[in-house]
Amino acid sequence: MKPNENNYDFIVIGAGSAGCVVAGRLSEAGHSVLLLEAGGKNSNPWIHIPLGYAKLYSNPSVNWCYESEPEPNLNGRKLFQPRGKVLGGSGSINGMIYVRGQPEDFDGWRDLGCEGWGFEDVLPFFKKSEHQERGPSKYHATGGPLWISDLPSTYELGDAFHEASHKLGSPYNNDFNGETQLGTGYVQVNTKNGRRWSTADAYLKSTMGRNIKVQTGVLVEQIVVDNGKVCGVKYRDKDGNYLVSARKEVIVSAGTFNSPKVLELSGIGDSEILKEKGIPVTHDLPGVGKNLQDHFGVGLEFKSTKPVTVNDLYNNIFKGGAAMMRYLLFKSGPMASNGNYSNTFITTSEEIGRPDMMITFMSWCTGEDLQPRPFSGFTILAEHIRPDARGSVHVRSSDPEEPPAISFNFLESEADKKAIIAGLRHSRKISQTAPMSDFVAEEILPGLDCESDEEMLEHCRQNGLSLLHCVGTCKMGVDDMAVVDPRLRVRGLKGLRVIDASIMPTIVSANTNAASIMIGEKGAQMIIEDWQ
Ligand SMILES: Cc1cc2nc3c(=O)[nH]c(=O)nc-3n(C[C@H](O)[C@H](O)[C@H](O)COP(=O)(O)OP(=O)(O)OC[C@H]3O[C@@H](n4cnc5c(N)ncnc54)[C@H](O)[C@@H]3O)c2cc1C
Repeated sequence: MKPNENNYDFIVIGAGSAGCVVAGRLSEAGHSVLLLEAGGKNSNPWIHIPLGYAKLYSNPSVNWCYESEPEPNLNGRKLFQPRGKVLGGSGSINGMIYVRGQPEDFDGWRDLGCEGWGFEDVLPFFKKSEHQERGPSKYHATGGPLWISDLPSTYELGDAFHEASHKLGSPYNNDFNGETQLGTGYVQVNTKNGRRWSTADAYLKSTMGRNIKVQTGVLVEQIVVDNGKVCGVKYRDKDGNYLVSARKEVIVSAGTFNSPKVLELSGIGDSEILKEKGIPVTHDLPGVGKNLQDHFGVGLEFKSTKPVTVNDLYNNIFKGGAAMMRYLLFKSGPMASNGNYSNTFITTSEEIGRPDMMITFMSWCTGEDLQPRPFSGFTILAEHIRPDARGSVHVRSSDPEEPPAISFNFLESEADKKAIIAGLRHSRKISQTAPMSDFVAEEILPGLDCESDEEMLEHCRQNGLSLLHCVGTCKMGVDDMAVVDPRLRVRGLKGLRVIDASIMPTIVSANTNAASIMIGEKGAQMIIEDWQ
């Protein structure tokens, strides 16, 4: 083990959506920061072209490419789990959709005892990060490092989806982060001038990144604890093993799968599980790796009457080439969009009282590997955004190279089954309502003979997906299962925080990147206050 002779105030583990924010803000406040990232630099050109994210979905050069354990209620299927392993983390390989969540989500955190995390408390941190292309308003701000842009153009299938949804009762909504999330409309995305704008772009490249030493290609193996105080980390790169110390704190921002993994490898976790894996217990913290939550989704796939889908760009070299040329010359056209144009947020049952289903229009239909099918096609995806399902992430052994064991337990509760069936039925209704129906040549999956609740459920078991919005495995709270307190300090240890998607006690009713970035902003602010 070689000592890394340099000394830093803070060490941040993981340069993902949240980690880059934390490192950037700490450095801006004058602290020296070492940012350790297992992946490489974000130089793959597909990272920067919005539609290119399909090329990253299962690309191990930028992606951890995990998979879940067999899911008991999904016919024993293992669910593929991409996660960014590159500067910018999952925010460098994601769909770029920017939706924050509903005020009730954050008020719910506050009501669980997380003081300072209600909607009115977190809104300033969403705004602090934001540069809203449309200009400032009650819910939006300009001047922040993170660009939030409209898609460069509307799209005839997207328009048709909105109109059909509207006929079925959804109000038009041009801002899912405004007064209400309910309704139908285009999404906004994290792009700047037609290029992806991850937190690595937003927070590391500006003057904010001046005091940060970024090291890529280093796998953090353990946090070093001395007498209840965290003093450094052990990591390895291709040349060897190192020990580096932090003068002030270590911050774990390795994401929902790897933050609990790094804690467990360090002997911080449920002592029973650690003993079983042969890891000496440093600090018994039973909640580590529990409480995994994600959105559950399942699509209806259609053959399109018009060859204007992403499948056509992929299957026709001339169309694909023309789209790429248009993108390179003008930063517009389908390559400048993420292909997931539109959302309709609905409430599947009156008692629920606020949207619990996000129905997404996707301008492609593919297998689970994201390879487009060989014809014009699109997908309408029903996504249950507040499922009851709770899973876990734990180390399999003391070997840092071994992927963690991930279980979701989707479709366990009757409420989850009821909601997803309602979401599928509404998605089908949209497809059968003009003008969306004008574009439907055929529902190919599951097909119109899939009708009864039981048949719909079987479609879910056979084709249902984790929507890659995993959170909750180092949950914030004040109960015995909380891993961090509301200031994101690991309970019972000094000098250690977790700041990333894993701290969400309950999942937000939206894609999770915006909330992860807000957590980075708020977490950094709390550290700065605590070291004033
Ligand atoms: C394919 C995909 C599509 C998605 N689409 C959207 C979307 O359109 N909109 C949206 O809002 N959300 C989306 N999400 C979810 C969103 O991107 C995540 O919620 C968010 O990025 C989580 O941020 P994080 O900081 O918690 O983790 P991450 O961004 O995953 O960052 C963790 C970082 O830590 C590094 N790391 C892990 N372990 C170690 C270690 N031991 N040593 C050193 N470094 C380590 C990782 O390599 C990674 O860079 C998507 C996710 C995926 C995977």
